[in-house]
Amino acid sequence: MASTGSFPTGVDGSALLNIANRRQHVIPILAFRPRKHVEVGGISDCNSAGFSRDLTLNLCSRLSQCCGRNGRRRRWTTQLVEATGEAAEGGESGDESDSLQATIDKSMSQVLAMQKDLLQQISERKKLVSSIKNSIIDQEGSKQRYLESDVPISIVDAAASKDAELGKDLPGNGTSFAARPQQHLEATTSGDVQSEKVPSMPLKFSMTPNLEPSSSNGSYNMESKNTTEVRISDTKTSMEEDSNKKLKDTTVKTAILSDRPSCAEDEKHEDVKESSSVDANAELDDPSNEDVKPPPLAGVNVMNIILVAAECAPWSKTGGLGDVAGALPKALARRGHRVMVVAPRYSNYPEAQDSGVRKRYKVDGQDMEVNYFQAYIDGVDFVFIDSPIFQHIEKNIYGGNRVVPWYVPCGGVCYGDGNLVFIANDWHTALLPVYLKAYYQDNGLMKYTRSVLVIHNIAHQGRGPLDDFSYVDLPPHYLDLFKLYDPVGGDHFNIFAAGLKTADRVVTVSHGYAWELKTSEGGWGLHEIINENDWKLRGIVNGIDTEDWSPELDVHLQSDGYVNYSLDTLQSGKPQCKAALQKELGLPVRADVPLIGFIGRLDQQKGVDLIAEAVPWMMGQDVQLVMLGTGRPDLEQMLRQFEGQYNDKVRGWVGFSVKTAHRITAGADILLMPSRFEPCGLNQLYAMRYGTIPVVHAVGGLRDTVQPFNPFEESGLGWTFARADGNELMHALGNCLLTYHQYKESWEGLQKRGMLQDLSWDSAAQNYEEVLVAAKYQW
Ligand SMILES: Nc1ncnc2c1ncn2[C@@H]1O[C@H](COP(=O)(O)OP(=O)(O)O[C@H]2O[C@H](CO)[C@@H](O)[C@H](O)[C@H]2O)[C@@H](O)[C@H]1O
Repeated sequence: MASTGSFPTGVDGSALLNIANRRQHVIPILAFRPRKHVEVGGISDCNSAGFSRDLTLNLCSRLSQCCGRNGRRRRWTTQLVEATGEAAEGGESGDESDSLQATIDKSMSQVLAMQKDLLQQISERKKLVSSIKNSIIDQEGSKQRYLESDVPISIVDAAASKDAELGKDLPGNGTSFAARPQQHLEATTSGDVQSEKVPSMPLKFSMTPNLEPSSSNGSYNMESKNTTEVRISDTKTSMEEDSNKKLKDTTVKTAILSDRPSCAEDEKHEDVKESSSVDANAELDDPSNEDVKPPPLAGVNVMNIILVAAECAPWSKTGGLGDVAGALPKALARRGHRVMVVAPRYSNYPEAQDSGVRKRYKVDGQDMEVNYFQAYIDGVDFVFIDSPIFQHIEKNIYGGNRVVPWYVPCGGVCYGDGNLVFIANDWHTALLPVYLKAYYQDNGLMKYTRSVLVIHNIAHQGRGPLDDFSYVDLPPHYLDLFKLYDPVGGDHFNIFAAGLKTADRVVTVSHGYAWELKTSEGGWGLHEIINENDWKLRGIVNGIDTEDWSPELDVHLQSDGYVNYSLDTLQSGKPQCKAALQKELGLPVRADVPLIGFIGRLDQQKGVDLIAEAVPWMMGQDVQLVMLGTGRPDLEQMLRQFEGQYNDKVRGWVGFSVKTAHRITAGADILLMPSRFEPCGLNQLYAMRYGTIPVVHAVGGLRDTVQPFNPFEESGLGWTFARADGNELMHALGNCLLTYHQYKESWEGLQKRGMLQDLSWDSAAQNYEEVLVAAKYQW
């Protein structure tokens, strides 16, 4: 029933065709491992936190419409001041002065009258808000019943599809957030787009009534294509959530599809806001204005963002990608964006509730049931795809030989498609931009949806023989996107290549790495493609989750002798953590011995072999060395061997332990990161936040983030070395140890500078936002 034209068929044609027929409801995102295929799927309409016009913006808009006024008033006030000045210069006596005074008086009374008028309008507005609240309170019982009941809110329905269709032809109109009345959903669930009755999902919606000013009388309408009753109920949910989330949370709310002002209107509101200082003051002066929230930080750029990743901390994490997928979305939500994360459900996550949605897809010729779990945390909808194939592999996410469907039925409504950007991460989800194009945009669907592909590590590309093209089920002419010549393997199939070519924008995780990617050494065979697409590439240094990685709050430092500490308590807290670490690891508990840490994957990238080269020299020093890692068996064995050989000085912890990683970061004095390449690196950022001094190979993001110590100027954050070479590592570490032993003040300065940095995601999120906006307006 492909009403959108012909969709490609292929090996898994039935599954993909099925998806395609759902039009904008599902984006299949295929993620491959080498010779193992993971299909990552599109996107759910989930719920909760959308954004909407915020009250302040509405208010500004209203004021502007009532008087036309902010600009005009500003000019007028200026004239007034000029007139007063003239009066002062011209002397005080005579008719001229009297008439001037009369003009001033008249003007002032006009200003006061206007101000009064404005205050009255504000008060009307507040009355309206309070009446909404009352009606919400009245519905407390029924809402509670609703939340407790199984009353379904379908994720996918035909009405939604139609709404989305309506909205999607307006670029950037941002109107695709639909708060669909529950009754309406039930009535239309079995519409023409969705052939099957879609299982239901009791979802909490967070919505705000659209309080747009009516054009003439200054009152506010609850006008809607949907029913007012439902919207009020939805509003209540929003307010409940808002109050629960308090200040920490984002102010995002869902707007109503048909009501949300267009981008142009947004801009107008923003302009008004800028120029409405008088109005703003009037609001501030009014003590009962606490209901009025500030506008979202993203202002007119507020978007719907769906980030898709193969791992997402804290639920799944094998490395930095998990950290980024867990933290960046929250930072984007704090800016007012409506954000969803889609990741596999590798095990049972207590926070995530079963949505009740059951879908069946054909995977590699077999029927497979897929469920969806959902959690709404810190302003972000986390959607976990549950399939038997994902279960029990959390310790080996990237291993195995498999073909996995990763689809999410997408309502296509709450997240819409007119103001929607996907953020795909690494090659695992690099098929998203390709499918967005092939299945949707080539068929006139989701024309205004954009995709951004983030490169966390170009070394892994989803390579395979050309025959693998049959698995992705795309039209034959798409083969060229995937085909890459390799001097070693010849022509081969490369998923990252196709994603890079197709994505609207490409981000990588530091400026240094953005540069390195364009070199033949750093691009791992993709440098030419990256150079050709340089215009859409941008480096943005990762931030860190400053709650998770905070020495003051760290939950892993609250037992076993560890303590939380801050810059103020660094000199007592950190030594205590060091002693606790030494004790926990069975090392001599000594305050004066420098404790050197390493945390990371045991592979070629992380330069573990360089540490191995330096170990004999290190063991000649008075140091302790703690290494935590997992990866290549030979390197794991090496860790064990060092521990056995230098038992009074070395601990080699083979395994993946987040708690131990936190404790090493807190207890160590020095963190080694001799990575051969490092797109960004997070451990050095964590280390600096904990007053632990990094010694790093100056490459990629390490060079960007660790400015070398300059003893003459007492500046810098750590030690760097220029070449991935054991001797260079020893030289840098030697200088570091010298400073540790002999220049305590310099050491403390290094610690302090590191801890005082703003390493949060907030500024990085702002940079991402620029990229998303650039993608949105790109044609
Ligand atoms: N054995 C273990 N036990 C517990 N925790 C462990 C661990 N081994 C590693 N970790 C943790 O995993 C994360 C590793 O992140 P990195 O950014 O250093 O590297 P990774 O190469 O995985 O990420 C890639 O993506 C990220 C994100 O963009 C880039 O910063 C990076 O340069 C790029 O290679 C850190 O949170 C670290 O603490």
